[in-house]
Amino acid sequence: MKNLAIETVGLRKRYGSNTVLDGIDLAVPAGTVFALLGPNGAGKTTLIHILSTLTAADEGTVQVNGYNLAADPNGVRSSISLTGQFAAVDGSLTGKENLRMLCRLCGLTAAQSRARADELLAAFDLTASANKYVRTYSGGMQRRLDLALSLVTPRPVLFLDEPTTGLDAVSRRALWSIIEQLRLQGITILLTTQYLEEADELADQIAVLADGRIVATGTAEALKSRVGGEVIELRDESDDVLHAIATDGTIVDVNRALHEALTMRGMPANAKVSIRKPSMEDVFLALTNKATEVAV
Ligand SMILES: Nc1ncnc2c1ncn2[C@@H]1O[C@H](COP(=O)(O)OP(=O)(O)OP(=O)(O)O)[C@@H](O)[C@H]1O
Repeated sequence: MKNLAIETVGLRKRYGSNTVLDGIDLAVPAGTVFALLGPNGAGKTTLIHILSTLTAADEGTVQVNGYNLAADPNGVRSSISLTGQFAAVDGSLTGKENLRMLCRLCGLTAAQSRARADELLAAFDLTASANKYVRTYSGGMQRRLDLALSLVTPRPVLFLDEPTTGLDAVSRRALWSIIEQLRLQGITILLTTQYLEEADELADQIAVLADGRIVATGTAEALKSRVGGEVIELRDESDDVLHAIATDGTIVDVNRALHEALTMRGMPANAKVSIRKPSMEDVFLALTNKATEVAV
């Protein structure tokens, strides 16, 4: 059996009458990226907070990096880094000052702190802005600095709570590439996201969280294959999707799906037909029963 960096069994959490987590079993192999995918309010942050000792679970067991959370929370704390949805950086300091200050707080000497800060600024492409006040940084730069701060003393397990929420496409890609580099260094990363594309791009394994339960776990490909082989789409002249239907891709089933689509009331005669693989969006909607048809 693979070495597990994170393992939970039967994790439950309630706030009053609201059951936020309802029996979560997770097994995250060391050195992999694991994505927890779920909509607003699914319980992602609550789960990350439990795993990082910030919130107590009502029931269940947690092991992180070999430490049992109930028996040895300090062992867990010494194994993890955490960054949240909002960058926890001091805007009245420069990027370099933020990093050096945290290095000193973590026990590095002044010389070591200077060296480590420079190293991290370079790794996160912030050297050119190192001496600028952080309040002048863009959202993406602040998030990169936040991640750099969480890596001042490298830990084997990194929790990223919606690391790219609110970032533009370019900053998101830049952060993805940093996360991939961290994975290559052997760090286990558990990230939460509402973006299907992000889970698809980064994660070795994805768990779909809906209403406090994991409704599916697997690779992006395995999850997509649960929806069916192909999706038939009908588009109008402006290329907007009018209708989409899942099919297993066989001639018989494609014929059925096309017949269904083409005989729909109001379908324009000049609608264009295309066939594509299911997206993570289709998977998500199918698994969370938010739609009876695939996403359009
Ligand atoms: N401290 C708290 N007290 C009461 N209810 C809470 C508390 N923290 C979270 N909740 C509730 O738990 C549920 C899950 O919240 P959580 O923040 O874990 O979801 P999430 O999946 O991270 O959502 P988002 O994507 O919006 O961050 C929500 O209904 C929320 O209102």
